[in-house]
Amino acid sequence: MPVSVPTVDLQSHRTGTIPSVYYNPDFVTASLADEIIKQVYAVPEGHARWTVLRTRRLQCWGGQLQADGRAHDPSDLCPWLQQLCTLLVTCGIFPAHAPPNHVLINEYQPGQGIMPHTDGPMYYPRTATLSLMSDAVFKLAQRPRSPGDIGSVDLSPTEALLLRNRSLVVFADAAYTDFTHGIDFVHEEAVGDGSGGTCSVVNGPEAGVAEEEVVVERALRISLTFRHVPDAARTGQQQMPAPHT
Ligand SMILES: O=C(O)CCC(=O)C(=O)O
Ligand SMILES: [Fe+2]
Repeated sequence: MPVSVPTVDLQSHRTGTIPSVYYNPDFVTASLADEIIKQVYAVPEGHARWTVLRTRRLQCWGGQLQADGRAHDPSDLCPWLQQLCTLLVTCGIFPAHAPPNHVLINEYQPGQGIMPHTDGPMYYPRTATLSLMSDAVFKLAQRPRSPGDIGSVDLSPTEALLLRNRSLVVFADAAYTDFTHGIDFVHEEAVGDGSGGTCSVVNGPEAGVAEEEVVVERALRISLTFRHVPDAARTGQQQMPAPHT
């Protein structure tokens, strides 16, 4: 798969007020997107690489992270995904000392989503997610630090971003550790100025949302989530985060 993208000046893609959240529209060309989609669906339905959950299905590449903190096959990345991981370093999204080496490919039917969660301490605190085939609203909320926070801290979504087809969202550092992220389980969502039940997004101009309200209809969506598992996690020195649905 011939892959290349220009160097990305991540700072120029900062969005919203939460530090270390970046949105890059049109990160991949339509033809590279088509190629990636073809590769994802080259894994047939029913193949062991697909894990079917109640709320979505997913492919895990780079080793199934075990409850005791080990990834049993850290070199388990197919060549085309390895190429994309390398590209995320060469274009400046990941540092060379922490290259992506673990990829989750999620597939959502319209109406499906992912509950608010953090990606957990197993990974270097940086996640890059490529959205394909459908737009979706991605919501970040303050993470409860202790059970006592529940009820006393405002955990309602702090910021929302519209993730367009072919865009890349990156969140790192405090945005990774101190905020949850999730996608609502809906068939459509109204993006606007926050009034009349619309959801206001922080990346409206970059995502091509003008002043007027836009109704985002969910189609079948896949996302590729790239992360780095440090060596310590592979040797079992850290705990697996609670699984999320
Ligand atoms: O599909 C997405 O954009 C989010 C996926 C995600 O948060 C995850 O796999 O941890
Ligand atoms: Fe996540």
